[in-house]
Amino acid sequence: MAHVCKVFSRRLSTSTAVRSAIKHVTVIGGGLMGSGIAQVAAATGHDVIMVDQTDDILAKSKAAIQKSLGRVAKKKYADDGEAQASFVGEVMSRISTNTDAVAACGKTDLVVEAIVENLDVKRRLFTALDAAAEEHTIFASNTSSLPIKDIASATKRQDRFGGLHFFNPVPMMKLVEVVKIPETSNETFERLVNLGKAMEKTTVECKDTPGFIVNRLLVPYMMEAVRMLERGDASARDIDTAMKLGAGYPMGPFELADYVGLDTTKFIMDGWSQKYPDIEIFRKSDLLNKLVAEGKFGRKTGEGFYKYDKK
Ligand SMILES: CC(=O)CC(=O)SCCNC(=O)CCNC(=O)[C@H](O)C(C)(C)COP(=O)(O)OP(=O)(O)OC[C@H]1O[C@@H](n2cnc3c(N)ncnc32)[C@H](O)[C@@H]1OP(=O)(O)O
Ligand SMILES: NC(=O)C1=CN([C@@H]2O[C@H](COP(=O)(O)OP(=O)(O)OC[C@H]3O[C@@H](n4cnc5c(N)ncnc54)[C@H](O)[C@@H]3O)[C@@H](O)[C@H]2O)C=CC1
Repeated sequence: MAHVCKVFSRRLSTSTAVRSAIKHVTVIGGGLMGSGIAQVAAATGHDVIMVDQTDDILAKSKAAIQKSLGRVAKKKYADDGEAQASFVGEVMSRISTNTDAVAACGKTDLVVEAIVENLDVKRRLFTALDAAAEEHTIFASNTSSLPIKDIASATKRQDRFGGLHFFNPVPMMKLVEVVKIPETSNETFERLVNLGKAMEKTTVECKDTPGFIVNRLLVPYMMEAVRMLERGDASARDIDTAMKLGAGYPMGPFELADYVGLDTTKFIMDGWSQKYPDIEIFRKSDLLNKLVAEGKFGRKTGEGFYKYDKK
């Protein structure tokens, strides 16, 4: 009887958990990606807390979300200014902000981390959150390039840990890579996939390999373009034009690198070149390093490979 009860209760708890969808999402990091993830989660009916280091940063994140929502609303409710304003207001009302990550994850179904691409910083954050979050809370990282396993091992909930890798700009890009480590339970994986779908994205299943699917192909391609420029084979403009008109990419590799952020691209390359010194396409680039050292991070700082109007 005890055995039957145990099996029954295990089944019940599993099916209850699977049925209970993720309703409340805490997004840590309100930068390019975190603000996009918070926006789309709220626009698809989730209650969201967005966390960053200061109120100033959070105010900027909210302004970015409001602006992006305005663009979405214009398409959704063309010629109906009132409906546009009410859509933006309603979505914004589902997003609250906090500078205390630990306090913000006390009562949430999912934590999505989108902070700086640095393993030690991410691990420190998750160790602190692990002690504060409820048992059922799932943790996910939006890392571009770090092994999910190396982040998850900072917690005692590796069965409730996975990768949830969104693409920039989150409101426009339709893909989410859902990354499984061997410890990720099927239930957790299913809930992450269901969240991706609830956020109106297409999901693909990825193993915990460097760059998962997209970045394993895309980042070496961008870096090959940088090397082509370093060799003096072609100008950045011509390489961008060639890849847009000759290969159908919406942005050329330099426009894209500036869009992603040269700091983030450098973090990715530093990690890979250190970990896989024998893989030629993971080699670092002097030009990329120089731009980052000069504070030229791309669009977000007003200059990268190109110059941008600061808004
Ligand atoms: C590093 C990683 O880990 C992973 C990554 O993310 S890698 C990067 C992946 N991202 C990409 O490859 C992006 C490639 N670029 C693109 O797809 C497109 O250039 C783009 C969608 C970003 C912009 O499109 P565009 O045609 O060049 O510019 P633009 O005309 O301004 O925008 C097109 C539409 O997108 C909308 N849009 C663009 N950015 C938006 C945003 N942040 N929020 C809301 N809407 C947005 C615009 O409102 C516009 O809508 P309409 O067509 O209805 O007018
Ligand atoms: N930029 C891109 O195109 C993509 C980036 N990613 C990944 O998403 C993550 C975030 O990248 P971006 O949004 O581009 O970076 P970003 O630099 O725009 O934003 C990072 C934000 O995290 C905040 N932050 C840093 N440490 C924090 C902490 N301990 N607690 C709370 N907030 C903290 C920063 O203040 C900043 O606002 C990285 O892991 C990156 O690799 C994933 C997909 C695409």
